[in-house]
Amino acid sequence: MVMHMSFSVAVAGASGYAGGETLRLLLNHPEARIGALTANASAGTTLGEHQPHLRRLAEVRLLPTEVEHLAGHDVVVLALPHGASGAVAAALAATGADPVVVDLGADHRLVDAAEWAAYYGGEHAGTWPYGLPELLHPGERVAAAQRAALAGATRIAVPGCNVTAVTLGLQPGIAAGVVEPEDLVAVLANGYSGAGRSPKTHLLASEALGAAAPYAVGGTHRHIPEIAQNLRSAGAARVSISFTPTLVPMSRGILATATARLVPGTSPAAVREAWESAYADEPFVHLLPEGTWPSTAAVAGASTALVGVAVDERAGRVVTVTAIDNLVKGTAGGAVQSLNLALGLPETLGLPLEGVAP
Ligand SMILES: NC(=O)C1=CN([C@@H]2O[C@H](COP(=O)(O)OP(=O)(O)OC[C@H]3O[C@@H](n4cnc5c(N)ncnc54)[C@H](OP(=O)(O)O)[C@@H]3O)[C@@H](O)[C@H]2O)C=CC1
Ligand SMILES: CC(=O)N[C@@H](CCC(=O)OP(=O)(O)O)C(=O)O
Repeated sequence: MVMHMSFSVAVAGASGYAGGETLRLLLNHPEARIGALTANASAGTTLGEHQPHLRRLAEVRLLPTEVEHLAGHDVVVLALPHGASGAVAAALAATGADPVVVDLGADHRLVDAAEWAAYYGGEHAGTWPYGLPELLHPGERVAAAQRAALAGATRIAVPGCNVTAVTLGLQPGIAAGVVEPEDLVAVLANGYSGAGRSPKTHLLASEALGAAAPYAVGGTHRHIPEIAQNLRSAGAARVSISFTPTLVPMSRGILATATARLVPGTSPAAVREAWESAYADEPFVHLLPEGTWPSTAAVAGASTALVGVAVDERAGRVVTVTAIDNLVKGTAGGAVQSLNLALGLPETLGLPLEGVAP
């Protein structure tokens, strides 16, 4: 546990999208001192070759992702592919070094090892405090317990970006008991950067530009158990959700449209009140005025989530639309927000509330 305000931080996976965005935020964090930066095949090259927008770190040489380079910092951020961070965290712990470890990957998010095996395969690395401060717990209408769980934490599992968007959209209605937690439907528009920067054939510019195409259709996406886990935390006994992401030609952003059956007899005013009370005091999550809807353009570069909600009375469903920047509130911003809580710093320190436009 870091007892002083200023902290040194190493970033593993610094050449990737999530690592790069974390560094952009840490460069503007008044208490962060950036230390070792590591990568895999890119080790030996400079950060500037991968992240030309991070001018102050352009000459820093990337080290291999080995514990000897990560130990000795107050904080270690792991921005590595699934399955890699569990092993690095375990090796780091085995050295006796005890930094605050923030995992941007999935390895430590799920509580149920059987769900890890079913959706990711291989051995489950364990469960860490979950880095979504706004997550509601049973009986809560305003998030407090998750912040308490993160205060002083030395391990943080940062949520998946799609999970953040869908959870923030739906959880107020579940916590307030105004929507049914079964028969949920979520359809998302996702920017390319969510897939990381390693080459992928479905992201060839010649084929992806100008196209919208679904992926992980039919209940196969690995974020489904994580969404269900969060909505159970918000008070649902049993969750069922149909989840379909769609790749659209934008580099950043998620627009998540999530709908739920209205509990019969619930008034539109009671629905509105559930979302209003959940997010009235949240610094990063904003409920939009009735009849207005978010756009990914309004959150690009910001650590904010914009949420719209309406009742479709003919369909008997509540419709929510949530916009986030997958790399900011969906990853690096959520990580720094949770890290601030863990270190006892103001939750919003160093985080962008305003984005870039157009
Ligand atoms: N992109 C996003 O919007 C989000 C990403 N995340 C998570 O963040 C993590 C990183 O994703 P992202 O940045 O998109 O991916 P990228 O492919 O852009 O970056 C991956 C990084 O990990 C390094 N790396 C690859 N393989 C290994 C390995 N075996 N051991 C050590 N380092 C390795 C790469 O280094 P090198 O350059 O040397 O190959 C690179 O620095 C993932 O777990 C992802 O799920 C979470 C939420 C959203
Ligand atoms: C466009 C795209 O492929 N997006 C990714 C985002 C995943 C992500 O970043 O979250 P994890 O940390 O769980 O991998 C996807 O939907 O799988």
